[in-house]
Amino acid sequence: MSDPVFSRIAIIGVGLIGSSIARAAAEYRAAGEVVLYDASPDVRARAGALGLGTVAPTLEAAVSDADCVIVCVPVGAIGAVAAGAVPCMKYGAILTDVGSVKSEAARALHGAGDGRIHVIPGHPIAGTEQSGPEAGFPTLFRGAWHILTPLSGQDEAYQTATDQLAAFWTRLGAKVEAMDAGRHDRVLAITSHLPHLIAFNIVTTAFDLESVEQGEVVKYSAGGFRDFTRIAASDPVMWRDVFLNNKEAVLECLGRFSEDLAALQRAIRWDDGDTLIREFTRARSIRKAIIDAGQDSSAVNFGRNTPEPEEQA
Ligand SMILES: O=C(O)C(=O)C[C@]1(C(=O)O)C=C[C@@H](O)C=C1
Repeated sequence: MSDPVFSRIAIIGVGLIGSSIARAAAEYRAAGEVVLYDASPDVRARAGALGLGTVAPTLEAAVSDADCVIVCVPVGAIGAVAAGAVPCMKYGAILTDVGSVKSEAARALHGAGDGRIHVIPGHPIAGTEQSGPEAGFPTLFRGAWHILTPLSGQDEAYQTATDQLAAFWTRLGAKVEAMDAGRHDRVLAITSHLPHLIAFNIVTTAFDLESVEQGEVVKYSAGGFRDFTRIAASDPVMWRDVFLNNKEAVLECLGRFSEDLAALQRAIRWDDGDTLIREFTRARSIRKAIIDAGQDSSAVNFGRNTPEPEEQA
C-alpha cells in the first residue's frame, strides 16, 4: 500500500463529514495520524469513544503539528475557527474546509490566512441527512465529487500543496475538480441548496395543512413525500448558514423555480395536459442522464459500484 498523503491531519468539527474523513483517512491510509477537535466536550468524548483518532483538548493543540487542517464546521463558524487555528499552524501547512458554500467560506479562510500557510477551500459533494460523530462512515466520499476552489496566480509551493490536497481526497475515493468559487455557488444553489429548501418547505406545509391530520401525514406517507422528509431531517444550523451565505444565487434560482411552478399551476388549472406531459417528459430525461452519468445517490454516497480508491489511482 502507498505511503500516507499527509503524516498528520487535524479535523476540526467532528460531525458527519469530519468523522467520515477520520474513518476514511484511516481505512485508506490517507493520513499517518488523525487528530480531532470539536468545540463541544460531549462530541469530543464521543469521538474518543468511537476511536476516530487522537482527540485534542484544545484547537491549538489539534492543529499545531498538522500538515493539513480540515475545518468541518457550519459555514458561519469557519471564520472564527480559522482565526483560532492559523497562528498555531506549522509553516507551509494546508488549511482547507468542507463548506457547502465556497465564496463566503473562502473569504473567511483567506481572512484568517497569514501568508505562512496555504489556504485551499474545498467541498465534498457527499452527505446524508444524519449528523454527529456516530453518523460518519469511511465510504462516504467514494465516487463523489470533491470541488477545490484554489486561488489562481499563486507560486509553485501553493500548486504543490493543491496537488497534495487533491491526492488526499482521491485517496478517499473522491473525484477531484477545481472550480471558481462563484461558479461553484451558482451550480450548488440549484443542485443542492434549492432542493433542501423545497424539502424543508414541503414537510412543514404538510404538517400545517388544516385539511389533513398530522397523524395521517405520517401514516400514509408515500414514497415521494418520504424522500423529502429524509432531506428535511438534515442539520438546521448547517442549512441556515448555507442559505444566509449563498443568498444571491439561491434567491435567483428560487425566482426561476417560482415562475416555472406557476406555469405548472396554470396548466393544471386550465386542464392543459399537453404542457404537463411535455414538462414531465423533459424532467424524466434529466433523471435518466443523471443515472447514466453514475450520479445516483446509491452509487455515489455509499461507495457501491465504485472501485476501491487504491484501484482508481
Ligand atoms: O444526500 C444528502 O443527503 C445530501 O444532502 C448531500 C448534499 C447534497 O445536497 O447532495 C448536501 C450538502 C452537501 O454540501 C453536499 C451534498
